[in-house]
Amino acid sequence: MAQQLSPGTMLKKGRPCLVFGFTVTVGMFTAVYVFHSNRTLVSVPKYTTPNPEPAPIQREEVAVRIDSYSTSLRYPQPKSLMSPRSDVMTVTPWLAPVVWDGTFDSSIIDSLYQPQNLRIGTTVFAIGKYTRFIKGFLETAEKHFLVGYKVNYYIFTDKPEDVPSVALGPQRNLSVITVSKFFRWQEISMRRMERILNTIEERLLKEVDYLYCLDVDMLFHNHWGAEVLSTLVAAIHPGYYKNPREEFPYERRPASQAYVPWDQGDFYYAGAMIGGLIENVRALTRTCHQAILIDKQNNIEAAWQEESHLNKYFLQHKPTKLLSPEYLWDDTKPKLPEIHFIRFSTVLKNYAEVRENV
Ligand SMILES: CC(=O)N[C@H]1[C@@H](OP(=O)(O)OP(=O)(O)OC[C@H]2O[C@@H](n3ccc(=O)[nH]c3=O)[C@H](O)[C@@H]2O)O[C@H](CO)[C@H](O)[C@@H]1O
Ligand SMILES: [Mn+2]
Repeated sequence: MAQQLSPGTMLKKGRPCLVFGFTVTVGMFTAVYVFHSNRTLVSVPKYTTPNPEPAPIQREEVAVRIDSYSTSLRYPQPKSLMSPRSDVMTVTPWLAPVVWDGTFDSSIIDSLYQPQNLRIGTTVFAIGKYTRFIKGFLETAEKHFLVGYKVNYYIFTDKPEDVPSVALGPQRNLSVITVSKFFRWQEISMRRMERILNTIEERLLKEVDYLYCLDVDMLFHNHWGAEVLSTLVAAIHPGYYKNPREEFPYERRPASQAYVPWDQGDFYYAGAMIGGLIENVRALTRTCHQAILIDKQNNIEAAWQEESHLNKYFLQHKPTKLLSPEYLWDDTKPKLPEIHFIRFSTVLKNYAEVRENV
């Protein structure tokens, strides 16, 4: 006859079995976990034992930063309840800053960026008669453009012998890249996307951290510094910053890859400035160049050439920083009260005289 056991006795007698079962189950789960996570049992202590000592190189870096930023730099306290500018937009709805005078402190910006020893590339095209603009561009850039930083200028030209020699500051270099001339100015301007892309892939990925692609028919007049650095940077066009989006000169024909419907658009961005981390400028130039090629196959040229494609790109890939029109002004416009400084501005030019075609 089977012995009747009280529940308490059952528990006592069954305890070794339970412990054994529990151990086996935990063991199985551990084995499955180790198998799936590709971790070996030997390496487990590595993850469980805290490591209180960071590697020496990290400690050294942190120490340098604390010494050079926290203890030596004095600047006014940022005020949580006060906006630095009340007359202009200083942040977009996707939380990208818009850089205006008064929104940044250069001493803080430089204390953050200068120790990083960044390499900044600048592409400038001077084809045909536009070589005349190189001298003024470079001479004024040496006074105002990322002064104190490592800058490489890349001058694309069909006339390398016409590139003037301009004295460059320390840590600043210039490379001349010889390219052929296209017949139409539209093609010269538009094909910059392709040439920048090719040059990024051939050499710039290795040579620079950030890239800024600028028009050459321009002069710097005031500080254009490290406050422009960010992942993907666009400049608001000086001609359209007060206009409603329906008045932006976007490409409006659906047949073009640059098409933007009337009820879309954030800002109208200028074609004369594209910037950001080299990988991001690479992605931008690749997409815009591919769109330009598709348009060519379909026999359509966007209203403002690569500037139209750029605007489509920035609509779909929002820039992480916007430069206000201070950073890209137009000499034909009077200086307006919201513009405290004109930092970089177009040179008045006789279109009929400098361009290959009208
Ligand atoms: C301030 C601004 O946003 N300007 C844009 C605007 O007109 P722009 O009148 O500023 O165009 P532009 O004549 O300056 O041409 C753009 C650039 O292409 C180069 N170039 C052009 C012609 C030539 O014969 N040789 C030569 O080297 C040069 O670097 C020049 O700066 O629209 C163009 C496209 O239609 C470009 O998007 C420009 O960036
Ligand atoms: Mn221009």
